[in-house]
Amino acid sequence: MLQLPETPRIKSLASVEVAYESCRQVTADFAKSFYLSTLLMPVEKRQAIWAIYVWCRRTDELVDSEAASKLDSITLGQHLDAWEERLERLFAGKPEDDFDVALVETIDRYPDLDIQPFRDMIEGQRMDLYRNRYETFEELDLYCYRVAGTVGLMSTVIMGINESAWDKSPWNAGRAPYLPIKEAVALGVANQLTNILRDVGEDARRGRIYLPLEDLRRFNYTEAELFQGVNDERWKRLMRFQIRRARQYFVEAEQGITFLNDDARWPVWAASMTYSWILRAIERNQYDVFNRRAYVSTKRKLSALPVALMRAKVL
Ligand SMILES: CC(C)=CCC/C(C)=C/CC/C(C)=C/CC/C(C)=C/[C@@H]1[C@@H](COP(=O)(O)OP(=O)(O)O)[C@]1(C)CC/C=C(\C)CC/C=C(\C)CCC=C(C)C
Ligand SMILES: Nc1ncnc2c1ncn2[C@@H]1O[C@H](COP(=O)(O)OP(=O)(O)OP(=O)(O)O)[C@@H](O)[C@H]1O
Ligand SMILES: [Mn+2]
Repeated sequence: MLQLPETPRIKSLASVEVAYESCRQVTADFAKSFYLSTLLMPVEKRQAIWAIYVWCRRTDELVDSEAASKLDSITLGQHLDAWEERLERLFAGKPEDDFDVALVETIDRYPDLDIQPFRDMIEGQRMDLYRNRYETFEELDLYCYRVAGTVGLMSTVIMGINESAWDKSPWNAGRAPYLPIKEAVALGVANQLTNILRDVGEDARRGRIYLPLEDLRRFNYTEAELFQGVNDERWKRLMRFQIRRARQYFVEAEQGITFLNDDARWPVWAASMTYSWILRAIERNQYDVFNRRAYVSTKRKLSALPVALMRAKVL
């Protein structure tokens, strides 16, 4: 059979194995908790999550990095447009660098992976270019879906569903199993809301307020006070309200974990528990998100693992 010569560009790309290894490396360096969670998954799923992680991280860095901070929003918008065109080529099976090789292989392995959440995430990054305030929670919720709920949608396709648990439940009789989409989005939104609460001070220093302005007004707290870092009783009340709302999303998300495949429930429980503990850290810091960064130590993150395993088996 006639063998077509490979084009030089394809030839210079990494093998799939090397490509996944590069994604693993980036994930391990950038996101310790995610990385830890992925180690609890079978190798195929773990590799796919690394490839997706790298794509998401790169998308985020197009607008949120040292290099991006030196560019104007028109240029950044053009970068996002080019990135979106490249995304279309990835879904058409055409990688352009080594990280792409891993994602193209993942898209190939998981045909249910849909391009739309990837597009939506780019749209979320676009929002950061043209707005630095959110009037209502509804507007913030849309932002959170785009930059984080989308990650839930992408990863749920990789993790897959637990069909035997589905079939055993009398409630599901006669219904084809479906992915717990709403809950997956909820975990992304919960994480993003938590992230926003943790980073209030950092964002304020960049002139950004993600907390809905309607909430500030409701608690009689002003933008100027937020920029000054006023941590009084009004602020504490406002923060208690925000924390309660974020926790509702964690609770909603956790109801979907039972429907995930056996080999993915443990990591997702671990992820959900440890990330939600950042909210506790904020409370322990007396809601001072202006000068102190709330965090969960590695030791505490590790302590979640046996509890998460038990929940994965029992719930
Ligand atoms: C455990 C698991 C399977 C994780 C998925 C890992 C993955 C692909 C993560 C991508 C994260 C990423 C780089 C997104 C880009 C946009 C962004 C920065 C979003 C925020 C992440 C935190 O990043 P970080 O704090 O490092 O950012 P800065 O340092 O502030 O720049 C987000 C908060 C989004 C995180 C969202 C998720 C991990 C979604 C979780 C949902 C699931 C795993 C679905 C579970 C399924 C059910 C049914 C509950
Ligand atoms: N257990 C988790 N479950 C779900 N998402 C998580 C979890 N841990 C971290 N994340 C998300 O992944 C991001 C990167 O994780 P990482 O381990 O880097 O923690 P971090 O809180 O961002 O701290 P740092 O950036 O200082 O390492 C987090 O900010 C968070 O949005
Ligand atoms: Mn981080």
